[in-house]
Amino acid sequence: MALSSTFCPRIPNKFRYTPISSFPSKPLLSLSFRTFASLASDASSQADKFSGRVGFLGLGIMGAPMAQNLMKAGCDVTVWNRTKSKCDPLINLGAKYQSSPEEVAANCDVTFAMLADPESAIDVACGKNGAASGMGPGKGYVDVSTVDVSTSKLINEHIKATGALFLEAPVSGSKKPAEDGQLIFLTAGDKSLYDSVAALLDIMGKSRFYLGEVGNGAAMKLVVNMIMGSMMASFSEGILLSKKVGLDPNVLVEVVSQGAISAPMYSLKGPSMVKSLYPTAFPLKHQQKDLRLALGLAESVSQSTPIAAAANELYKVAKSYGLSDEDFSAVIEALKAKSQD
Ligand SMILES: NC(=O)C1=CN([C@@H]2O[C@H](COP(=O)(O)OP(=O)(O)OC[C@H]3O[C@@H](n4cnc5c(N)ncnc54)[C@H](OP(=O)(O)O)[C@@H]3O)[C@@H](O)[C@H]2O)C=CC1
Ligand SMILES: O=CC(=O)O
Repeated sequence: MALSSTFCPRIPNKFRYTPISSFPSKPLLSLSFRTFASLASDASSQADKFSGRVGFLGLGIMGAPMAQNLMKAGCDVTVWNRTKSKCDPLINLGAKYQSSPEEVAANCDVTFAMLADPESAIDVACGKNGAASGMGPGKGYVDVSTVDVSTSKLINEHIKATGALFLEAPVSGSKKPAEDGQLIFLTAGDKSLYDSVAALLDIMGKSRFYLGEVGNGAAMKLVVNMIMGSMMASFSEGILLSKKVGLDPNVLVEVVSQGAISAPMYSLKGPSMVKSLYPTAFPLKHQQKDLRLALGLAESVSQSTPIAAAANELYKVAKSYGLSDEDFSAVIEALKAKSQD
């Protein structure tokens, strides 16, 4: 799979003035001009660049703040969620509501979907009263869920068969980056749709990559999350080992944060892991799903991934202990239980 990528770095909102495409011509002038501008007016100026109606399907941990950021930026947003009550906070903020993905798609120019897994992404896009039934020429569907390559291609086929355009755009970044509009979009599919929704991606994210043909965005996201899942499993082993040999795991977290293996994830999650607290930002069940899908991707090209395979087993054990809806850092609990065997 050849990845031809275009990386469009996001200029921090407070410095944003010109569109990304024309920014390089006079960066210093733009920078100084925008220094004192408010975040709110920056976001609105982004929304002005997309004047159509925006649909949003799936208002979980990620979807709700993403849709809310679009609304804050002045977009005309219509929402749907399987559990209707999750739409209420957004409706109270002024979002429109439709009672099926089909109706959202029929009433919007572009529809985003942020769903749990391949099954739900397919069902919402292609099932009965699914978004595809409401799509047609001139519309666009942007799936930001984390799914596998074949799921994304299947959804692409259904959407394209209606004459509409399709973009896969899974995100890297968790609950807080979603709330702060700091996500990283890994997009692939119709370039013209990518260009049309760029302003919307910039409201929700800090950077966006265009990776070419459908499947490349899904594959990139799975590789990234395969690394992340293995890192968290390894970090968990380190915390437990440090404790067992009489070290203070808080000091370990501090040492790690100052060296070459430092990672925001360790600094953010380490202190609560030491206290056995796992406030959910990225549900453990989704991390295990991503490892499972990444292993499938590796299998499809006969790539050996023994570290990820071992990590996946650990997340499966954690799920069997009822930790599916905890944060994925709760994988450490599976190791604690194992060391008591
Ligand atoms: N949380 C995170 O840090 C990140 C998550 N992701 C990915 O984003 C996606 C969403 O994650 P997140 O928001 O955390 O997950 P949540 O579990 O909070 O939300 C899942 C969403 O999918 C909906 N859903 C689940 N099953 C179905 C179904 N059968 N039919 C219709 N809708 C369904 C849920 O609806 P309902 O409310 O009715 O259950 C909910 O809206 C996942 O693919 C995840 O891997 C990507 C980056 C970061
Ligand atoms: O998919 C999870 C993330 O943090 O990115």
